[in-house]
Amino acid sequence: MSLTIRMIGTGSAFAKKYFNNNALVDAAGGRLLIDCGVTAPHALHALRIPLDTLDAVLISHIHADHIGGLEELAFQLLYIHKRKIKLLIADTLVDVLWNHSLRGGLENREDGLAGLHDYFEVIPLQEGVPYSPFDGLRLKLLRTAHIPNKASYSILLGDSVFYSADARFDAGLLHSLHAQGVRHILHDCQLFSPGTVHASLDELLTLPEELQEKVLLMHYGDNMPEYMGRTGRMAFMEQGRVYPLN
Ligand SMILES: Nc1ccn([C@@H]2O[C@@H]3COP(=O)(O)O[C@H]3[C@H]2O)c(=O)n1
Ligand SMILES: [Zn+2]
Ligand SMILES: [Zn+2]
Repeated sequence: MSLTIRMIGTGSAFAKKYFNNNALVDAAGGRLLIDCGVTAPHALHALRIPLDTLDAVLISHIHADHIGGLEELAFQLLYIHKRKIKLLIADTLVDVLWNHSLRGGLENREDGLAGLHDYFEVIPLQEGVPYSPFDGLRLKLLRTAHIPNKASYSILLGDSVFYSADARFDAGLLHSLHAQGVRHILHDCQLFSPGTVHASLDELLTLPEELQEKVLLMHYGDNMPEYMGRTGRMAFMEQGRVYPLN
């Protein structure tokens, strides 16, 4: 069954040349948006992808480059497209997404709009428990380290694709994914060191070559072109390009 991923943006949180690092996953039975940052509505528009072609949106963690476009998505789905899509989100993040991020804009009790469920079909996910949002796609969340004491999740797509979202370098995890037969590792990459809250390019370059060959780099800064040819066996993902994941 065919599975593809297309980054609607490959930029870091502060990038201006690239949109936020958000991805479209297309499977036989539907289309998933992984993260919906501030720039996501603009990025989808630039690719001529209407919001109503989405079947589900998944949130990795609560940072604006990953959730900042959700208010527009919610309003457009409710008032323009008149349909709900699935919101896949770790059970630990449901309350914080509403009460600490979206409620100020989306709550309208006079119109009966009191929670995320009034805009989305909310699917709380437990870490490590597989879920299939539609035919041809099975995924699970893996809690990974990003900001100290802040819940943040990487994603396993099927058995063969690891998508870090925002995660610090974890050599042990990457070696174990490699040993398990994961074929593609899509990793955030901070071009300068120290990485602090992201994997840095220097850290990723310490991986053995056979592992680097599986790694595609994303979530990079505007000066990415200066680093072309300096990423070992790893390649930068290109914004807008469709990558087969089989
Ligand atoms: N301790 C921290 C926390 C945050 N940051 C920066 O803020 C950005 C928020 O979005 P991000 O994509 O997680 O990247 C974070 C860092 O650039 C950082 O550099 N150090
Ligand atoms: Zn980010
Ligand atoms: Zn982040």
